[in-house]
Amino acid sequence: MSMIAAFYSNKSVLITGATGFLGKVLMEKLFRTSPQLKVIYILVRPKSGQTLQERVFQILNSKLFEKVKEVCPNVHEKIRPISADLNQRDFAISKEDMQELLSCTNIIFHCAATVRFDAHLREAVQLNVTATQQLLLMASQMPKLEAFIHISTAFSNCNLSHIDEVIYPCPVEPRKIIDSMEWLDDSIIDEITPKLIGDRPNTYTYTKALGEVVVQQESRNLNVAIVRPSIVGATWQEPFPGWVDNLNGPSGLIIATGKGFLRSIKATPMAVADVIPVDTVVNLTIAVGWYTAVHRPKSTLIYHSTSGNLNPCNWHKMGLQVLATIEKIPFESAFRRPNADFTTNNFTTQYWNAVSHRAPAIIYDFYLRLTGRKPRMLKLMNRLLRTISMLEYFINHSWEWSTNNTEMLLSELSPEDQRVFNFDVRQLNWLEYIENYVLGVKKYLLKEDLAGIPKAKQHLKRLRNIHYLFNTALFLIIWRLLIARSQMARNIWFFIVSFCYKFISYFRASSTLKV
Ligand SMILES: CCCCCCCCCCCCCCCC(=O)SCCNC(=O)CCNC(=O)[C@H](O)C(C)(C)COP(=O)(O)OP(=O)(O)OC[C@H]1O[C@@H](n2cnc3c(N)ncnc32)[C@H](O)[C@@H]1OP(=O)(O)O
Ligand SMILES: NC(=O)C1=CN([C@@H]2O[C@H](COP(=O)(O)OP(=O)(O)OC[C@H]3O[C@@H](n4cnc5c(N)ncnc54)[C@H](OP(=O)(O)O)[C@@H]3O)[C@@H](O)[C@H]2O)C=CC1
Repeated sequence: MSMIAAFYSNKSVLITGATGFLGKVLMEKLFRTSPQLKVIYILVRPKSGQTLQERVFQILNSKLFEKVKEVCPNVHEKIRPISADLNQRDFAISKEDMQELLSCTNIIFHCAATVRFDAHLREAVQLNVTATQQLLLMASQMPKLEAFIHISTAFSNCNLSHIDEVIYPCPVEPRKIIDSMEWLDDSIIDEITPKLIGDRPNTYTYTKALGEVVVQQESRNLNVAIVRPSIVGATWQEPFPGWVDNLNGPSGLIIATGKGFLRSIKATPMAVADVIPVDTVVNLTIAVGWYTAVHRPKSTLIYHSTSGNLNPCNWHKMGLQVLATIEKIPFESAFRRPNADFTTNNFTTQYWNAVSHRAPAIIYDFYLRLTGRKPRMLKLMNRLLRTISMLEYFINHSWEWSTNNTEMLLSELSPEDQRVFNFDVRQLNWLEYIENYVLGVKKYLLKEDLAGIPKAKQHLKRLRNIHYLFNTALFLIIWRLLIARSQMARNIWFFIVSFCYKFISYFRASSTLKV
């Protein structure tokens, strides 16, 4: 019997960010392994015209939750959506709901965050710092609370190259930042943002680091732990391989590559691609919840959920495997034939962006105009290149993360728990994982049917022929122009033609002699 699964039976769990990528997988695993769990409270806001109930209904009816319904048929009764907006004071939770949360919650998993790299500092501070502070305050009023697990990111200290499982101090106190966001206007915030974030690449990593300091300073007597995942990717094993439902991290780039939009990228081929499957992160998080509640470590423990130091894979290997998989199971209606070249300096990057990305987009837009349609490809391409410029930092640096606490926790688990809540990334086979990831992107993100693969392959063949035809035509046009304008080009041309003629004549003569 799994000790961890037994621990969560009859517990009331509170999850923030349960409608997000990680939150959904966390909820699924908790219900599947501990069907006796009492209730999971989820803080949800109405979104895109959907009520809370509609959002929960949609999650429960997704493919991700199919297995859960077999082991926990009354799962819908055990999810209790609470209307909340983490940007509002007291999260805009009603008095009755707040009372219930305060009196019943046993474990909190705080996953909600803005993960956008371009979020305005005020917005990022509000969600990643102030909301964390408010949630800790709420937690301190929960008499039955056994553990508070905060999800941060392994990149919160990405300005360092070696990162230990400790909280690093921030030059400016989080409380001062929170206060200043209340009275500074946007233009001043914009001005001071680069100075505040310093050598971090964006407001996301900066505010996640502030969030950790807040957890450390404001946890009072709570049992608190922090989990720091690196780049969270599709599921490795559970509930089935390759599940993914958003474009963050590598998923968006896999689509862009598979559809032939993105054909080269500025990346350091040998830099470590520190991707970690979402189910590995979730297994560790659930185990951390159990360990923190049962063993009550004296200080706040940080757990790195990373792959680089135990089972490294680099971007070159990842790119090759993505391409190899796409060749076997191509995506439908590709714009161009997929390719994944890595450029290493700004000049070649700009060159290939112009030649391989913008020029085909302009030509395609011209074709759309000619056929009476609205041009859209250049706009799309510029957005993609902007997205890539924001991710570039993470594909051109390598980090070393120590994983002592994570390894200690693994050794504390019973063999059964090590199996049920496996977070030993050393067992991951990258080639198999990437193949399932690409397949998952095709099935669950693009919603493409595998029956369409022969047609997609046919389409790629057509694109290859167009590519050859286009290149030949371009070569001939350029050559014709050169010959018309330059004596040297004409001389070279005559030299090549006479050389070919002599070559053919020689072969003809020698074959006649043999006969
Ligand atoms: C050969 C293969 C090599 C693989 C190579 C992988 C390298 C992969 C490195 C990742 C490194 C992360 C390492 C940090 C890990 C954490 O700790 S953070 C968690 C991850 N967070 C993220 O990835 C967030 C990144 N995304 C963003 O910040 C915002 O989407 C952006 C990039 C600022 C774009 O903002 P925006 O212009 O307002 O656009 P948004 O509305 O979000 O989306 C615009 C369009 O771009 C698309 N899009 C959004 N995100 C992406 C994306 N990542 N890719 C492509 N398209 C995207 C959307 O679908 C949308 O298209 P339409 O629906 O309009 O057609
Ligand atoms: N994905 C990754 O690569 C990595 C993620 N992480 C961390 O993991 C955690 C989860 O990330 P992930 O699941 O990928 O992110 P998602 O963007 O998929 O999910 C974010 C969640 O936060 C919720 N949320 C955002 N704003 C509010 C708000 N104002 N009120 C209530 N809820 C809100 C979202 O709700 P809604 O659905 O309503 O928008 C959503 O449920 C984050 O803390 C992130 O920093 C760390 C490393 C890497």
